[in-house]
Amino acid sequence: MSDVVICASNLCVEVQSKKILKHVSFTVHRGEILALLGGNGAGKSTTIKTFLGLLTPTSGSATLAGVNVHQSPAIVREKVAYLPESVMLYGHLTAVENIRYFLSLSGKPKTDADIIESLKRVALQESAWHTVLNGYSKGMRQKTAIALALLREAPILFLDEPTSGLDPVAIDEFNRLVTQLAEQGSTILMVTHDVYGACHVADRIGLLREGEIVGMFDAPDHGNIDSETVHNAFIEGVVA
Ligand SMILES: Nc1ncnc2c1ncn2[C@@H]1O[C@H](COP(=O)(O)OP(=O)(O)OP(=O)(O)O)[C@@H](O)[C@H]1O
Repeated sequence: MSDVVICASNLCVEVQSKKILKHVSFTVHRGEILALLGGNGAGKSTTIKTFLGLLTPTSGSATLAGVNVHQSPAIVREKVAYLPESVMLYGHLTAVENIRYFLSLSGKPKTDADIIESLKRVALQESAWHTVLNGYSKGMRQKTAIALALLREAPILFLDEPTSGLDPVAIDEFNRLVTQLAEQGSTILMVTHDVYGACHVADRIGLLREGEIVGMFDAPDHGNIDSETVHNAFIEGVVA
């Protein structure tokens, strides 16, 4: 299909002779949010690392917009914004300074007015724009990282456990923002072990267990997947 943006095709990954991903296949279409849900050690981070080109598959392929990331690694820098579980920004710089610095590194400088516009869009409170990040909460750091991702205009977002450690208000704000980004055409792959968060925000959920996709769930009205069904499958090993 022409609007497939992220595609894992029979992806197998081994680390130190251990099979971590076993024939993982999924697609994410433009404007869609796919959550890969799995317990500790299921292979969630390995999937993201493979798509970032940090791990090489033993077989199968990982493609972004039809381009194999291991054959043409530049595609990752061009198209992807990645939010790791712990956002890596400089604590001694302000939000504006951090963003200005990282945009200059990526060769896509923006004006301070653009940066402020983006911080407004992610609803980072004005009092924090020129405050060093050392005093920030996790939610505030995350908003700064998302503002940076927006300014990089990356059409693909990878989110690793994006809501872990956030309070319910911050989770709600985060989910709303991610939904908005998808509605505007971003394609989003998130990995998480939060059943209810995934059901709330994702269009589809892939259940990952011991390196295999063992279930795929979706909802006709998007972002409203039946959490009890997914919870039962997660806990009891019931495959949809
Ligand atoms: N560098 C490595 N060397 C050996 N085994 C590894 C390595 N990296 C990951 N693994 C193993 O691969 C499996 C999947 O790890 P991965 O980090 O992808 O899981 P995860 O689903 O992200 O888990 P978590 O929720 O705990 O972060 C685990 O069993 C882990 O022990």
